[in-house]
Amino acid sequence: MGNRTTVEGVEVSTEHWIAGERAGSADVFDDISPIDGAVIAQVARGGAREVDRAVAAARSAFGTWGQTPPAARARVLRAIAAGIERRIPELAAVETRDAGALLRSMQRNVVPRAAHNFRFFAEHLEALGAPDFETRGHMNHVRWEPSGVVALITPWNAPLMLATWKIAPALASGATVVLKPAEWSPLTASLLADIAHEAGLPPGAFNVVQGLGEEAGAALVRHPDVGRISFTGSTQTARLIAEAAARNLTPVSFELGGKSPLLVFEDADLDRAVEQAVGQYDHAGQVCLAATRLLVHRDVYDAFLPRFLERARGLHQGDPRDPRSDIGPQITREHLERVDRFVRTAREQGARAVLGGEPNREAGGLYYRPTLFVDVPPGAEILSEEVFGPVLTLQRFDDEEEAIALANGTRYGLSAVVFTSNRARAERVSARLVAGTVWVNCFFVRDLRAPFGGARQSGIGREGGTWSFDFYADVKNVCTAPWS
Ligand SMILES: NC(=O)C1=CN([C@@H]2O[C@H](COP(=O)(O)OP(=O)(O)OC[C@H]3O[C@@H](n4cnc5c(N)ncnc54)[C@H](O)[C@@H]3O)[C@@H](O)[C@H]2O)C=CC1
Ligand SMILES: O=C(O)/C=C/C=C(\O)C(=O)O
Repeated sequence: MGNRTTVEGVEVSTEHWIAGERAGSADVFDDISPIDGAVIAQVARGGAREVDRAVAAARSAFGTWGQTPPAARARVLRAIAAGIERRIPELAAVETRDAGALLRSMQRNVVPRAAHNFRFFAEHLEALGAPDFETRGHMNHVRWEPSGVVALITPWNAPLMLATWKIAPALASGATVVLKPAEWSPLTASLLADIAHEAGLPPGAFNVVQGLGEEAGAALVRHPDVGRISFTGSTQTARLIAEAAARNLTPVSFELGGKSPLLVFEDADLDRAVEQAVGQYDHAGQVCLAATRLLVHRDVYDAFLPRFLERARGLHQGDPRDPRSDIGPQITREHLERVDRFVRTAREQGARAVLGGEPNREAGGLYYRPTLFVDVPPGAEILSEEVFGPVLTLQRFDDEEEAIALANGTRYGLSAVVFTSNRARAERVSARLVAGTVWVNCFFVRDLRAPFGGARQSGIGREGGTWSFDFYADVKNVCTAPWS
């Protein structure tokens, strides 16, 4: 396949992007499409050598990018947004082939959101500021100074969107970037490098080192010249990164896994609740925010379940490029087997699958049927461990206290969803839920000014709006005595 490959008619470099140039490695790894198991690319397999070069390039570029005035940085970010928008069809097609997300959702929502990430942080940069405040005649003025080189490590499930969610604020803050994309879906990062280059981002301000987590990823997070690490991925990997970061005291921002609850109270609009509950199967459950524990009040449980099943049985599973498909494949065979292990254990522990519960062989090799478990015994693994597949559980509750106790009963705290028509209850319950984000009578409504992240083992820190600048920049207070 050489150092370029053609995916869905789009030419993509399979090399790293370092100092504004393509660079190969002696080794490669296979990039396999979840749609049909085909090897679609052989991608450069970087390690410490490539990471050293990329970090050195980013350090050198920081000299100019960090000094570039905010308005000029914002101009480049907007040009990147425009470049992404011009290439929506190509980016969507490549990412669908690479990561298995629905093509229509990539075209309509996900790739446009990647562009929005750049445009939003350009705007936020220009508006960034805090009111000055006085201390005994002294004036305090807060500044966000460019901090240096940031390392970004991103997962496979929404590669372009989650990478740009970090790259945009990092660049906006004046930092320079080394990105290590996930090895299971590495291709759109390469296209993004082309777009950023065409948009006028100086060489070295954005670098991509391809490779495996335990090689390139590990080398990057232990690098002494990295000033920030932002990671989205599993809680397990976060522990390894935290250990490496501790050696250099590098600040980290972690967006991790979840096992979020969706609460349906007896006064909820059931149609709306059912629709959003079935929506948790989107992207075949490979969404960190997915509210995979459905908690339904006893009085509406018997009405909820048949409606849920009817809607869920109507979902069409198949090739994510087919406009009829609602649910695509799992990312890899290894991941599908992991999902299936969770399902088998749930059965062994006494849970009853009333939907799915097995791979969908008719759809293809890596497709897993949307699954719902009921009668799950307390303490069953399926109630506490993140599956990251299309597997939901349904539990009854009697009252608010029990709903909150069940909702908060995991080591995670990423998000929570509440359906009720009672505003006072919505406020009461939202206040007591342990979650970085609570959605009331809705799901996945995102405003990029909002803080985003998780409580407990779902993360460390928050990104979004000013929170992103607080992390990527060096925040400084200048306190000036009264001028005589
Ligand atoms: N909170 C959030 O916003 C999100 C969280 N996630 C979480 O991510 C997980 C799924 O993503 P995966 O890619 O499987 O996670 P993962 O933790 O296996 O991998 C994520 C990234 O870390 C890299 N990596 C692996 N080992 C590393 C090491 N020792 N040092 C440095 N980097 C290393 C991988 O190459 C990849 O780029 C799920 O748990 C999910 O909940 C996913 C999306 C969003
Ligand atoms: O909206 C965000 O910033 C993050 C969304 C996370 C996902 O889409 C995901 O984990 O799939």
